[in-house]
Amino acid sequence: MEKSFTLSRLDSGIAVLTMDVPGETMNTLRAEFGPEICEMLAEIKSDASIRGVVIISGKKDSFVAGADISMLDACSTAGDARELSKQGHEVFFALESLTIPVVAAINGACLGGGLELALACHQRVCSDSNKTMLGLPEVQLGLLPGGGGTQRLPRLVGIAKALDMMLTGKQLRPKQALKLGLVDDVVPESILLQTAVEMALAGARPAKKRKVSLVEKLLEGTPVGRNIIFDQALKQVNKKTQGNYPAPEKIIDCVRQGMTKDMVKGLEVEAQHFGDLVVSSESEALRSIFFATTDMKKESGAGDVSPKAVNKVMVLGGGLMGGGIASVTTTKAKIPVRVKDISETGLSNALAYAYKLLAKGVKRRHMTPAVRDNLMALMTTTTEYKGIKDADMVVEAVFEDLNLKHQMVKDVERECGEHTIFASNTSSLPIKQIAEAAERPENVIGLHYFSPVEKMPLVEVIAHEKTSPQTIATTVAFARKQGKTPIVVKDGAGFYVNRILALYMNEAANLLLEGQSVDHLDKALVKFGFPVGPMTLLDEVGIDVGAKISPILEKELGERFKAPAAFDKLLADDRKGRKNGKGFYQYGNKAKKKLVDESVYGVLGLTPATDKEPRAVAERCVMQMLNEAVRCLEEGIISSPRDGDIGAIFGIGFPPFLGGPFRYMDSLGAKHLVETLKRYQSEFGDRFTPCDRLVEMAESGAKFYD
Ligand SMILES: C[C@@H](O)CC(=O)SCCNC(=O)CCNC(=O)[C@H](O)C(C)(C)COP(=O)(O)OP(=O)(O)OC[C@H]1O[C@@H](n2cnc3c(N)ncnc32)[C@H](O)[C@@H]1OP(=O)(O)O
Repeated sequence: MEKSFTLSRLDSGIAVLTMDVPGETMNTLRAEFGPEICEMLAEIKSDASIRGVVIISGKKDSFVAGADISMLDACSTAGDARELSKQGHEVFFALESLTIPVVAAINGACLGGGLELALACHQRVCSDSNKTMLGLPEVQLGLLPGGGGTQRLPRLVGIAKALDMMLTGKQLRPKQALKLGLVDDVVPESILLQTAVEMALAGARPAKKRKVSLVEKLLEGTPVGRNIIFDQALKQVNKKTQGNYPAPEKIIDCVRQGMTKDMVKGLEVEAQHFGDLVVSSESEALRSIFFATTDMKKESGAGDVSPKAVNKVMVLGGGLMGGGIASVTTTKAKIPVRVKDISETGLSNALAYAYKLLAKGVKRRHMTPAVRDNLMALMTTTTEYKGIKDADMVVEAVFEDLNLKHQMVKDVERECGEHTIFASNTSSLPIKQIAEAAERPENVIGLHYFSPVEKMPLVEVIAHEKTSPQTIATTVAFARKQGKTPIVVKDGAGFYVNRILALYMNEAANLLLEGQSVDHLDKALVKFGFPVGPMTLLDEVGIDVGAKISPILEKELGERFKAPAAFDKLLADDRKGRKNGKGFYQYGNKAKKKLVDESVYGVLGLTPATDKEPRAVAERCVMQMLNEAVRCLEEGIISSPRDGDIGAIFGIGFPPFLGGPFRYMDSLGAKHLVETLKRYQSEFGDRFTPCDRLVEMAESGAKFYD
């Protein structure tokens, strides 16, 4: 087997241990490396001429990306995973116990087990590259740092800061890592190895005394204080996870046990919890999302067709969506954008949107003011069709008015090049209808973003029958440059995400009209695992937007999409939601707690009844979403269960710990789903009729994933 580690001796007496896993773009840690590393350590210990060790990666722009997640997938029992953790503990302890200085030279991704490897070294120096990130993201995979991170990190940077890193999985940039005391120095990549060698030669200095505030001394220096930190952390975690994610609590327990008793106990608890988490359904679901998104990055969206370059973009409409689209195009894709709006107000909104995003980056020291100004300079504005002859792509983000979009198609074909792609951000209109106005329909495509654009990772790329493969591939590549996760969906009203969301929201409205209170509905779906409840979501998106989309979906997709009468009454009372400060909730009051606007019940002629069991409330809404998701697969709106899962998770926050609607349905089983839908059908009507595909699967026992 080709070696993953090489040891080279410098004249200075420093040994450089280079990790470079053959055939991989990233170094990851595997159990099979254990004997190789121990062999290297034995060689180092037996060679008296070696005065120190530097550990460095042979990969460009990455140190070690953590344990090999595929290796974790291969664990069939908690015991298997526990043994992996214990092996890691032994190897890292042997490294840490070397009597000569060991320095980690970090450039690029240093994550998970990779950072745990670096923490077992006596000192750490990293490059100032923007590729260098340090973190323990295991919690995002439903895991915890199983290579000693729960014990070494708090002892290095303090309990509170270590918990913050491990409970959020945040990745630190070099300067942040230096300030935290995670690394001892930050240098240009060109002198990284040289600096690490000098550090090793200088001998392992005692870790720099971190600046410890009085509050930290009081809190972390006493058992009572430490318990306050742990109890507070537990409270915050439970509020955020609603008990749906086991890893955070276990992370807190590892740190508590290790800092209360000793590191040996802490490592024992870490291995135990790590093993249990690796085989948990939540972690299996979260790991599947990682692999799904990694696989998707390799897909062009149009087979072997290569994308064309997009060097200049025009955005039509400087409103909320247009401003967001223009902003991510300049700040993320770093592509020049020309924003056109009929009013200067719209143009200033787009500029302000971009500036606000960039100002945040400067405030967080992610960029310098000069970088901010250079990126701002990429955005220009106009109220005319000027300076866009060379635009490679035009993204329209105007009102959902077909005639207006037709006019824009004609304008763009007149004013731009024959190659220019016309991408519509429509949220519901079939792209085929928009393309009816085009002389070059092959250049027309849907590119549906979700609000807020800079935060929501998903975009739907919607191809109509005449859209060319090159247009698809170019649009997918453009979205990826904006930092988005694109799924290619088939043309049809509501596409995928809004289509499954609409029925979910309608069922919540039905429950409201049956007398369930607004906040009870929201709490039930948040408890189920959604980031916000349906009533809050409607207020945020806009009740008027929902009311506009519903009739389009009903006309195109059928009776089951008929929205309950609630919307009309709310709009008659000028309730649009947050946008006009009047919706299901109160706005503008200074109260910290979000309060229901009780007057909404009067508008709907309702008196809230006794609230149903939250799980039953959630099930009715979710069943609607699941059934429609299967219909979308059946009709080819989505090309795979994987895309359906990623679309629902990244587009509407479907609970990630369930793996997405299709993995969740596999866990429930088609038979159970059909029985439940039929029960609801008999009680609430034909909108719950199980789709044909589910009925077939119930009979055959088939699953969406083999
Ligand atoms: C011991 C315990 O503490 C347990 C752990 O360490 S759990 C693992 C913790 N680490 C992570 O969660 C990091 C996961 N990886 C990433 O976040 C990203 O890959 C990256 C930020 C490191 C790099 O991102 P990017 O530049 O976009 O590259 P890709 O994501 O496309 O990845 C390139 C290839 O590397 C493979 N890969 C990356 N990390 C891992 C990993 N931890 N395990 C297995 N494979 C990994 C990825 O699948 C890509 O492989 P391909 O063959 O090139 O498709």
